Amino acid sequence: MARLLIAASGTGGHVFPALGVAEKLPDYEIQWLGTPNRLEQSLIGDRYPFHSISVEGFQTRSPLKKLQILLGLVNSVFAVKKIIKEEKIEVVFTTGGYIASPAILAAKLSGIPAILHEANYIPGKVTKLLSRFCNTVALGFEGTKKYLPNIPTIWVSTPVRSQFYTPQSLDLNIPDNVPLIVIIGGSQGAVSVNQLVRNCLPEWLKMGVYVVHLTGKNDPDADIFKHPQYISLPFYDNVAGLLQRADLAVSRAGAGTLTELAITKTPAILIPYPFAAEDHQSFNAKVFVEGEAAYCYQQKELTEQNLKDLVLDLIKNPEKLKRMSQKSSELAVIDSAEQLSKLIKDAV
Ligand SMILES: CC(=O)N[C@H]1[C@@H](OP(=O)(O)OP(=O)(O)OC[C@H]2O[C@@H](n3ccc(=O)[nH]c3=O)[C@H](O)[C@@H]2O)O[C@H](CO)[C@@H](O)[C@@H]1O
Repeated sequence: MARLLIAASGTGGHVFPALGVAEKLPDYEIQWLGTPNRLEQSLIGDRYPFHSISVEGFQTRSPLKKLQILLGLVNSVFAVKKIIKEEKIEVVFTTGGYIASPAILAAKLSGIPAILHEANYIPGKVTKLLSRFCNTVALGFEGTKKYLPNIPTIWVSTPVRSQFYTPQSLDLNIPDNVPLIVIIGGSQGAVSVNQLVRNCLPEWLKMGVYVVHLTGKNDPDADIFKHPQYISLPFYDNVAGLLQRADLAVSRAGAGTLTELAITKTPAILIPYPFAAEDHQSFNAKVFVEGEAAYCYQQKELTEQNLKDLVLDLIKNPEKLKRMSQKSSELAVIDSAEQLSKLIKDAV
């Protein structure tokens, strides 16, 4: 059995695509590299042996702090190199972010292949800097290639968990024949979107729609609004079932969620996270707007009235939603996880 180290950490957008790939490699002995107290620890649970290292980004102005972070990175590289040696790892797969730096550098120093998946349209800093040390960089968006000249890239879209491919039942007590709107702010929720949505709810609910609102765990007002047609959850494991049932999503534009919207053919109103690095969520969203699968509004320009009206207009026009749904499905790549698992196998 070949031995694979997966380095994926921090947010659902990094961990879930890696899980989607892991599910396609039942004949591999997989170990996970993550950081302490982040999402991956609870998500991975005891599914895979878990190695934890500390990593930090370089976004500080203090030269002393930068030096400390650099020393920390050097330590992490050697810690991962030790794991690779002791566990006889043959290939490293990473979905980018801070954890990818020590993973890619340690793979290079150990003489084993590294495969990197970059989910966002604008590649992150680590991808730009360290792609040259990877055997292949797999891309979530076709247009990203132009940002990585001279790097062997292949467009595979972004993998999703296997439950997105089979019908999932919902345990949320929503009648069959009512329109359902899902609000999803990425894996951590989006407090400003939550606030905007709560102000729109009374009018939407009056129309008979149901709303499932995934608020994230950090919204102090998450429990304020109560209504029999409104379900608010800090985090929900069955996003697959929810999007399969939804008529419309109001969402941030993280690459993972966008891919899931396409796979489940869900029309969407996108509100990119304004502080994402290099505004990458707006670029992700643009692909869905140009594909006529979604509307996109910048948070600063979207008023309560606009959002209220747009949702009501779409809910009253099932034909419009149906067309967006069709267009959304045209953006889906259904064998992304298989393609990535094959790249990993070929590298070994
Ligand atoms: C603020 C920020 O920089 N976020 C980035 C982060 O986002 P983040 O992790 O928020 O983003 P994504 O939208 O890519 O993925 C969220 C994932 O969490 C899952 N989910 C969400 C809520 C819930 O209750 N249950 C659940 O399972 C979704 O189904 C999805 O699989 O990584 C993405 C992929 O690199 C980037 O595109 C995003 O820009």
